[in-house]
Amino acid sequence: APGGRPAARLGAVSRKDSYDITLLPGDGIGPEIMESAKSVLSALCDRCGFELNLREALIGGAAIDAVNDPFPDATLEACQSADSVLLSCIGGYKWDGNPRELRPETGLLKMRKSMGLFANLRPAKVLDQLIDASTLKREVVEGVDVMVVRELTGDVYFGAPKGIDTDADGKRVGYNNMIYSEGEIERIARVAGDVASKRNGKLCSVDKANVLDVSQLWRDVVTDVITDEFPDVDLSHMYVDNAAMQLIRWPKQFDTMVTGNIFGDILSDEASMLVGSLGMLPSASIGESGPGVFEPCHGSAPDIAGEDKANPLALILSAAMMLRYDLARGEEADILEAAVETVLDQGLRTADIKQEDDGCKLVGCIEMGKAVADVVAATATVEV
Ligand SMILES: NC(=O)c1ccc[n+]([C@@H]2O[C@H](COP(=O)([O-])OP(=O)(O)OC[C@H]3O[C@@H](n4cnc5c(N)ncnc54)[C@H](O)[C@@H]3O)[C@@H](O)[C@H]2O)c1
Ligand SMILES: CC(C)[C@H](C(=O)O)[C@@H](O)C(=O)O
Ligand SMILES: [Mg+2]
Repeated sequence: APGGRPAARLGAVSRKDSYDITLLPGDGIGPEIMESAKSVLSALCDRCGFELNLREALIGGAAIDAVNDPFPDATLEACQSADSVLLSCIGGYKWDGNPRELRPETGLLKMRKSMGLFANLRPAKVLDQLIDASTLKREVVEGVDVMVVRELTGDVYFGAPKGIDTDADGKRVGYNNMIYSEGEIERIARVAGDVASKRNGKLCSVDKANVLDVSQLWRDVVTDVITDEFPDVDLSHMYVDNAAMQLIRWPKQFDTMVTGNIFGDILSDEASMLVGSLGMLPSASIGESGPGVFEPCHGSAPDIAGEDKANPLALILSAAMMLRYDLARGEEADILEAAVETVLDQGLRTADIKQEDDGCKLVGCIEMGKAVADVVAATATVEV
């Protein structure tokens, strides 16, 4: 577990008996995994004696279809007025040909930006039960526990100008702009320093400072913040191409990694294969104040949507991060994470983490969720 809430976060909710939670089921496998997460949360509330008032709002393709806007104002309002937000995933082939402002992904980026969610924590912790689900050798992945701190509201994702124009020869030119301001780098460096100091004190900052000016600024500012404010944190720097290789070669050299938006997007999907599946990787998107959004790292998996094949555990583990970071319910988060391990111990596997001849039982999304809920119902009162 990543320990307490990062210090950069000021506006977290204190422990209460009843919380307002906005659920964003989104697209593809989103609604299925949300049903599983809801059954688990309901079991947790019953056993631990607190209430979650759940309400659903539209985002992504579902919102485009309903109101022609991938992140409607009503959804922003439902998110900002809640104690916390749980999001499944967005996107799908159906909307891929839409103009940019009517793409599901635009809605997700608008949500992150308008809610000020500049820090995205993506833990990749290898569970013993799933070591053989990784495509890498057992000795490489056993015991891996990496936290990727990804900046989430800057970089080439948001830099202007951007677009597709035509040059003097009538040929098209596409461009985006990789921009980071000093202030943006300082605040993510602070979150990373704080996270690293609550883990084992090792922080690796990943950039491309050998080529990009924006990365040189990143390196300089991260160095200043960590040296001045986190003297006990052991900071190193690595170029992103090498980091991609080192993550596969010997991931145990890493503890906390901090990087920009696009490098973090790519490296966190890569880290999911250490754990065994993208379907296992949760995340927390948080800002200085206000509710966070807790979202798996994976997308809407259109290739398996609607078939009851999706792994709901990344969303369930995201709900555990929500309990820990936003709701001051660390014990309940522990119960949820322990229940996930218990169902894996029981030998239940969705298709993405099932190996041939592993002696485990192949289950669907609904059965996996129900199994976690049953474990929560059976164990929670004993542990609280
Ligand atoms: N945060 C998000 O909502 C988010 C993240 C990534 C991609 N997307 C969107 O999702 C759509 C599909 O993108 P993609 O295919 O590149 O990435 P993806 O993450 O949806 O899927 C990649 C692969 O992983 C598998 N997978 C992902 N989650 C799984 C789960 N929970 N259980 C089992 N298998 C799982 C998929 O079946 C697929 O084979 C696109 O529209 C993309 O923009 C959204
Ligand atoms: C869908 C896309 C905009 C998103 C991102 O790039 O941030 C996704 O890949 C993620 O990792 O959450
Ligand atoms: Mg991604």
